[in-house]
This record gives sequence, structure tokens and C-alpha cells, in this order.
Amino acid sequence: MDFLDIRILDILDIVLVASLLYYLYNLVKGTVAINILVGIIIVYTIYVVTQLLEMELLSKILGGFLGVGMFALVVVFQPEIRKFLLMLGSTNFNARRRILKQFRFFGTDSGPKMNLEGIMAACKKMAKSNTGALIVIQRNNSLDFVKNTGDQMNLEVNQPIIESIFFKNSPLHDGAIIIEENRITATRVILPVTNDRNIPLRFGLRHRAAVGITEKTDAVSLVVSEENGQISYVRDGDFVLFEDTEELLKILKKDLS
Ligand SMILES: Nc1ncnc2c1ncn2[C@@H]1O[C@H](COP(=O)(O)OP(=O)(O)OP(=O)(O)O)[C@@H](O)[C@H]1O
Repeated sequence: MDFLDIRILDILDIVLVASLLYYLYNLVKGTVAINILVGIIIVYTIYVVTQLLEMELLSKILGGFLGVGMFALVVVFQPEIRKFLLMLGSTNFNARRRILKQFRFFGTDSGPKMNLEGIMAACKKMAKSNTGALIVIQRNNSLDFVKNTGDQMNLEVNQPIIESIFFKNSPLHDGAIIIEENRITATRVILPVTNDRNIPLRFGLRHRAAVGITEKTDAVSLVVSEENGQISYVRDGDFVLFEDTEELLKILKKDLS
């Protein structure tokens, strides 16, 4: 049968469309654009149904609307399209390296191992003393576009360094730090803040910034609240729940392996 004749290219086609939809969903999640997207999907579904039922007039009207709508979409989604292209263009080569690592026979490690124990120990200590902190760990997408808002650094990650950066009287304590490949590459970074209205009001700008960067990129962020010493972990624009710091360390190791 013809439809069972699936080629490798068809599978690749499906995977590419699925990843495009995933990227798109990540971009519009939590913004008003999601409502517009749902509206378009509804109009398009009605259009397909009217075509199948051969309802000439309605399908012509909807077809015309969708045709003109394409141009309107570019205008309405201009910020999202810009972010999408930025995200695609800034994907660095760590992902490819990681995939290759999976296939490597003799498992020689590429790149330095992340000192997650040091980061967690620092977070625990800062949580005890109610020291606010915002740590962003880069994964595959480059964070260069936010790094430029802060000071470039090149420090190896360890507990005392992180604690001294966020120490209340330190000139570097404001904003976020960026960690890539076990090095702190920027401090005092200003992150994009999420527009998500579902985030509880008790969370201020530090938490909203942690969510914002993980919505726009695949980075993960750790927040220590200055107000109550609570540690939060944010991934893909959502707060990840955990019982204690031991469990959080395990989740982090899994996400960053
Ligand atoms: N866009 C941003 N990017 C990076 N850091 C930010 C941003 N906005 C705020 N911060 C940092 O968060 C700090 C505290 O902000 P705010 O009190 O609103 O956060 P919060 O989420 O209530 O956190 P906390 O529980 O620690 O008070 C600021 O002093 C600043 O260092």
C-alpha cells in the first residue's frame, strides 16, 4: 500500500516539523501570542472542514482571510519571529558534541565536568543566610545576547566564588551570573523577564527573570530568594518541584548530563 511506503526523508520531515512546533510553542507559551495562535488554528481547522464539505462560499472567505492573514501574522508575531530566529542562530555546538559523546566507544570525556556540588553547596549556604542569588546555566543555546548586558568574566565555578559574588556588599551581587562549561562567564547580567501571568504574585523580578531566560532558551536557572531563603529551580519556563537539595542535585545532574 502506498501510504505505508514511509521513507527516511518522511521521518526526518516529521521530526523537523515536530521540533519547529516545539520551538514555536516554547516561544509563545505564557504570552498573549498563544491566544492568537489558538485563534488561527481554529480558523484554519474550520477552513479545512469547509473545503472537505465543499462549502464553496465559506471556504473562499476563510481562504482569503488566511491568505491576507499571513502578512498580518508577520506583523503581529514580529517579536516572536525575531526570538525564534535568534534562538535558531544561537544554538551552539555543545548539542552536537553531546550526541557524539553518546556514540563514543571509549567514552573519553569532552569538556570540563560541571561542579554542580559546588553550585548546590553555595545555594544551600546562601539560602541559610537569606542571600538572594540568580544563577543561569547554559545548555545548547548560546546566551551571548544577554551576557552583553553584564560584565564578562572567566572564573572557574566553585562554592566560595559564587558565595562571594552574591554577598550583599559585593559590587557584583546584582543581576544574574551565567555559567557555561564550568566557568562563570558573566556577572550582573540583566535577563528578559517573563510576561506569564500565571506566576504567583509573591514572586518578584528575580524569579520572573529566571523564568524568562528559560522560556527563551534551553538554559536552566537556580534562584535563591532573599526574602525567605527558598531555592527554586526553573527549566523550560516552569518551576521544577523537588523535596530537598539532594533531590535537586540529582535533577540537575540528569538535566545537564
Ligand atoms: N531582569 C533581571 N535580570 C537579572 N536580575 C534581576 C532582574 N530583575 C531583578 N533582578 C535581581 O533580583 C533582585 C531582587 O528583585 P525582586 O525582589 O523583585 O525579586 P524576587 O523574585 O522578589 O526575589 P526575592 O525573593 O529574592 O526578593 C534585584 O535586586 C536584582 O538583583
